[in-house]
Amino acid sequence: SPLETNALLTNDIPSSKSLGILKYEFDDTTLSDLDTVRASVRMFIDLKLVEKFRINHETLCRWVASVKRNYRPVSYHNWRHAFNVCQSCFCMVKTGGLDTVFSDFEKLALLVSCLSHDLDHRGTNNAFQAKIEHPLARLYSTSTMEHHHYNQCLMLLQSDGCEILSHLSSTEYAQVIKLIQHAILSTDLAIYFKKRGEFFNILRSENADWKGNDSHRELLRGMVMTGTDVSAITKPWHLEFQIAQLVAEEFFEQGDIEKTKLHQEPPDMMNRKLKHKLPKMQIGFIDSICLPLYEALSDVEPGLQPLLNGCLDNRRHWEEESL
Ligand SMILES: CCCCn1ccc(=O)c2c(N)nc(-c3ccccc3)cc21
Repeated sequence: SPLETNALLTNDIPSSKSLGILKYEFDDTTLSDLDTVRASVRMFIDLKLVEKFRINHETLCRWVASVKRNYRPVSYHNWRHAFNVCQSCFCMVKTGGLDTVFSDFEKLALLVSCLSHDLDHRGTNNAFQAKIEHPLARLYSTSTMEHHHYNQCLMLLQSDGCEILSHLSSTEYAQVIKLIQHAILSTDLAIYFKKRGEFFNILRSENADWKGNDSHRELLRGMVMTGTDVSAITKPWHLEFQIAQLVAEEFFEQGDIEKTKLHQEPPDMMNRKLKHKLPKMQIGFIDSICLPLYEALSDVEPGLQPLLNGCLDNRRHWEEESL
């Protein structure tokens, strides 16, 4: 909105230090909505992306504000989730040490992808789109929502006054867009499960070549996207516990629709009647999805270890909750 963009432009963008965005334990609830937009702009500045790709400041502010406006007010998959995912990526790069691994193009693609990766999410998953025969499921039969999020991302990058990539050559633009498509599609957990075996094998075989091998780098970017997407599981316990309630609420709302409208029994994690099983379900999610990933990412870059430690800490807390 012009008002929001204007407010952004008149005041300076606070430093990363003052915003607290260089910390793994960052808590977005300390920031107002306007400050989350300022913090997003700050991340592009501090990764030197504004400088390297000559991104117009006003255009960047307007693009971030329009991305924020294209998230729906659902319980979990809202703007705050996208912002937190972007801050996690920024932290993994700046604090975790990945800034010596990724190129400027990759950092640009990763930040744009993190902020855009769940655009226009309705609070329901891919299986649900298929169940209700949503037009999106006909349009994209696999990774249904992720294709839609990518499409929305492209649309915003090309919207008037939001063309942050306008100073890239057409070849560079095509290159970054390809990286963005791969990064956003990688946030489908089905893709993570399909690809993670290869990633773990490269690490075990000890011939990982993150700097020279393009397919290794692509795998790593995809794994980093999943690592940022579920990074709420690594946050200090009281923050993670709060977020788990938001995730559960969104899942249970889908389950309510499946029960009342589709007359189907929802999966356990979406069944409000099984709310007491949340601790066990969280432990299952941590063991099956999160721990293997954060262990592998810690192998790639020791600076990412705090994510693994945070996740292990929360597993212990969920164990206590389940007693
Ligand atoms: C009701 C939760 C059951 C556990 N669960 C089952 C399957 C899932 O896919 C997911 C998911 N994608 N995210 C979370 C989650 C992420 C951050 C913080 C707290 C939780 C949980 C989860």
